[in-house]
Amino acid sequence: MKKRTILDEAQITRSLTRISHEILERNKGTEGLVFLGVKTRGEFLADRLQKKVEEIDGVTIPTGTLDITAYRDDKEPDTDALEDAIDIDVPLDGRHVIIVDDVLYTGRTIRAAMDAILSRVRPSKISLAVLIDRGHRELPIRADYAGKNIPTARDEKISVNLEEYDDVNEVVISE
Ligand SMILES: O=P(O)(O)OC[C@H]1O[C@H](OP(=O)(O)OP(=O)(O)O)[C@H](O)[C@@H]1O
Ligand SMILES: O=c1cc[nH]c(=O)[nH]1
Repeated sequence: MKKRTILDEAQITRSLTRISHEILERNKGTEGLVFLGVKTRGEFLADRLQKKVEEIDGVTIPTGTLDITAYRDDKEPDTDALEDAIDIDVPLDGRHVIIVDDVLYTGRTIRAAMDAILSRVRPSKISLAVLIDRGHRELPIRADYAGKNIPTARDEKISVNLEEYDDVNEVVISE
């Protein structure tokens, strides 16, 4: 299997810094914003964005997690898992929720994430921030904030490795 590094640690950091600036610019600050990181690695990216925005603007955006396992379209939903899908300690009604994930591919994960959110709360807006957009969408979903667009073949795989979970910061494509 051939592997190639697409982003190294410094490039991941720069991408997240740029996304943080874009979020602040487009939303004219942080009012009403909430980050929800899709488990597993979206959680750590959301935490990193929260810290970056804090460094830039001095404001801590409420940040939580989203476990979409129970909302996947290839599984029978399990009631407890549906209940526990969102973990955040502020109400989401009327807020602008920014979903954060590592890779956007078919869009099915994000469809499930929106389903999990909208089945229980009514945010004023939902946006999407991803580190990598690799194309091949199967649903009408796009990223509002993307670290890098990478044209890929369907049989390639993008692996986002983050220190918090994988002990290394890198994005690798394997074919
Ligand atoms: O747009 P999609 O086609 O839904 O693909 C994107 C999703 O795929 C990956 O998760 P995966 O299901 O591989 O689980 P993981 O997060 O545990 O790696 C990735 O973390 C995204 O959440
Ligand atoms: O290449 C891919 C496709 C979906 N999700 C990933 O994390 N990588």
